[in-house]
Amino acid sequence: MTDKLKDAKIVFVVGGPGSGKGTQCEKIVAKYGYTHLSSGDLLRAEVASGSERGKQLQAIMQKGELVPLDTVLDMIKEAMIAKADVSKGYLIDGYPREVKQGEEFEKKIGAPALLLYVDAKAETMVKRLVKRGETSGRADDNEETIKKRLDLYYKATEPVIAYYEKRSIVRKINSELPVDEVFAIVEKAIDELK
Ligand SMILES: Nc1ncnc2c1ncn2[C@@H]1O[C@H](COP(=O)(O)OP(=O)(O)O)[C@@H](O)[C@H]1O
Ligand SMILES: Nc1ncnc2c1ncn2[C@H]1C[C@H](O)[C@@H](COP(=O)(O)OP(=O)(O)O)O1
Ligand SMILES: [Mg+2]
Repeated sequence: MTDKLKDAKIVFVVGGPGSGKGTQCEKIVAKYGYTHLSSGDLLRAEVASGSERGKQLQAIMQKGELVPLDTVLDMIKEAMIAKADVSKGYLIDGYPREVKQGEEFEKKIGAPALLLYVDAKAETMVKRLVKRGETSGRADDNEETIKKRLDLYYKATEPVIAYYEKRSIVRKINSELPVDEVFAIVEKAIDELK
């Protein structure tokens, strides 16, 4: 474990593609001043840099698949350390995508205090992503890739929730509601942490 992060307050934000993780994280940042680290955003920044590694990542993400665990974990850890002196807490958005990612995170960084499970129906997620795709410019917001991302979510990521439920740190958030009503539920979960 990294010494600098040993007392860090860590919140995992887990949910399907388009469930509303990023939307809620933005609101948490505004109210609580947490550091928001989206694994997808970190990866897209690497792609945008035009590096050789970025090119390889882009090919994987375009197919809706998961990039290698070490790549994403190293990026998250680096970004966490960069904020360690000022951070009030960390929102780890889009990670863990599979149980193994959670285990490795805990070995290399630390344990989460809370897992926000942002829950929406598949039908809702598809609708939101198709809409987001009109403006996002994201290579993976198209119907074919959306379907693959959803399948992978149910297969690989849902087991993550069951894994942490055993530790009683999961709070399920109904993300079918309007954004502010969703946030009211999120606030309660965060307030309990203090
Ligand atoms: N509670 C909500 N009600 C309606 N639309 C929402 C809600 N939450 C998010 N959205 C919309 O759904 C899309 C996906 O949200 P986003 O936060 O990017 O999801 P994720 O980060 O989980 O992929 C966005 O266009 C967002 O505006
Ligand atoms: N923890 C992780 N492990 C492996 N690949 C990841 C990852 N987080 C993101 N990716 C890759 C694969 C995803 O299809 C792509 C986009 O991720 P994202 O921005 O978190 O999507 P979304 O918020 O819509 O679920 O980036
Ligand atoms: Mg997101």
